[in-house]
Amino acid sequence: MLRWDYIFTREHYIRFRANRRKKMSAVNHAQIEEAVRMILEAVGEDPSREGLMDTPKRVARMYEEIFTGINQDPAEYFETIFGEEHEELVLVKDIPFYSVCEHHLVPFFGHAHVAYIPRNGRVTGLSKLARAVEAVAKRPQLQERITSTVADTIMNKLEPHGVMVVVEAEHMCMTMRGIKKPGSKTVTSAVRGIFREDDRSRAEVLSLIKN
Ligand SMILES: Nc1nc2c(ncn2[C@@H]2O[C@H](COP(=O)(O)OP(=O)(O)OP(=O)(O)O)[C@@H](O)[C@H]2O)c(=O)[nH]1
Ligand SMILES: [Zn+2]
Repeated sequence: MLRWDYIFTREHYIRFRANRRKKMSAVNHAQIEEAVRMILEAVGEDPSREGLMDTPKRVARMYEEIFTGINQDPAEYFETIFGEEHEELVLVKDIPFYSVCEHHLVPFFGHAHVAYIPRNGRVTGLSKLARAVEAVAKRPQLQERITSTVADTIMNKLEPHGVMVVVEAEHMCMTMRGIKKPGSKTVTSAVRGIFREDDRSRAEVLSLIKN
């Protein structure tokens, strides 16, 4: 009896959360569904054929998921600060991310490496560096903007000695279409504070990223 109560309670809770998400959703599902139907028609497809019937709904759900960052401010992740007197390098490397190129609306994806040197005990949780990357990546984007937004957010919120962000990514708009150069990688970096002046600190980060 207790077990059934538990299952029903849990199902209720899951449904409640799904409904709340739908209400809070910034994405207009009906509009996306209509647009996808129009695109399918425009490319000469039949949106009512069985395989495509549910596609507009799926695409709307997908956009909601991959564009959650549009309504997120990465600065929010840096409200909690640990008073830890560590004024040495912190690097979280190989943070995988997926984004969407704002020119063609196709994916670009790769890894971000985020380094900073805390000041005045303003140390953040490591996961927050990855959360900031995630929030900034999940929008129609440019790789350069992801790189500089993450760096500037950390610089503003943590006021560290310096920040260095390196992003490596493969752009599907350069591999599956257009110039068609599969395997080509774009590397961008944003360097702030002490990393700008100090070649050795910059070199240390680059060598730690490589190894
Ligand atoms: N700087 C930058 N450019 C990007 C990014 N993602 C895609 N692009 C580029 O955006 C450019 C858009 O160029 P356009 O000439 O307007 O569009 P296009 O005719 O589709 O360009 P091609 O890709 O060269 O066929 C292309 O050169 C893409 O490679 C990015 O994150 N940063
Ligand atoms: Zn593109």
